[in-house]
Amino acid sequence: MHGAGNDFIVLNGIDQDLSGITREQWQALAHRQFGIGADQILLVEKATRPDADFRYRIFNADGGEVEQCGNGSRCFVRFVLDQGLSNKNPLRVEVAHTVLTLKSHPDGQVEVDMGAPIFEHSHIPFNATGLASVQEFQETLYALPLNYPATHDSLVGVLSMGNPHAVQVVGDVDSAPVLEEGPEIEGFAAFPKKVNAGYLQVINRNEIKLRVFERGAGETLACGTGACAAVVSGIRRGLLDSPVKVHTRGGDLQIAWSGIVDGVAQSVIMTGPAVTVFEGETEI
Ligand SMILES: N[C@H](CCC[C@H](N)C(=O)O)C(=O)O
Repeated sequence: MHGAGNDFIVLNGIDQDLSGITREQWQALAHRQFGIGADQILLVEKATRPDADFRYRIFNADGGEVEQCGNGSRCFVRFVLDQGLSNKNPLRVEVAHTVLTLKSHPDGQVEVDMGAPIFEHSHIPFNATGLASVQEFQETLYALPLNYPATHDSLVGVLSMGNPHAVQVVGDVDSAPVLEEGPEIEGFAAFPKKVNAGYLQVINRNEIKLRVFERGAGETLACGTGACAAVVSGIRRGLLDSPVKVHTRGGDLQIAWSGIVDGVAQSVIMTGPAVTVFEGETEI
């Protein structure tokens, strides 16, 4: 399956117990030559909480389990509906530390309440100790000077959508050194659990282009949580107004965020495609 070109293997863990799959086996399944191939693998399971219909777990191509996946949440809905596992709409799905609400639209688009962005350092996690000109994160965006070549002078936003993101504004995403610099940011010492590195180009106040070097997967054609993080960063920096159309290399996503109201960060609403490419069986 794919959501704007970000591709997934989605496994049915409802009818079979797949909880024993090892990191090496996840890596093997995701391998594009020796396995099936995917940016991430989604494991659909029975819910463990009363306020959710299902649970799903997310594994990057490097085999590591992660907290959140925007494009994956839409593909989860498509899988559940295609497989006849439920006909509820909206669906509520439990991921890592939260429950998402997902609505299927008649045109095939899926709308996801991705929850509120998280700015507290310890919850990202982000260890700002020793970084120059560190501002209190909740009030202002970081301008983190990066000791990289002068292609960019700073990161504009560090936040979590359940998973960590570091976003910067560039003049032209197509010439940005995503493949060279992305891995360095991914492993930047200030991020104890690593980070997804986003590069956004402002087209106008309601439209951006975005590339993301994803933690544990490399550059993907689209990153849903990355699109959410980029829009939140751009709005907080005064560059964008909600809603924002996000052009990724694999397709377009629509992101809406009403900001921080009475000191409370509001939910980010993401709408985008979810496509089944093929289905089959495999030995693990
Ligand atoms: N690489 C991400 C997980 C997948 C997120 C992305 N595929 C999305 O659509 O949000 C991470 O390690 O946090």
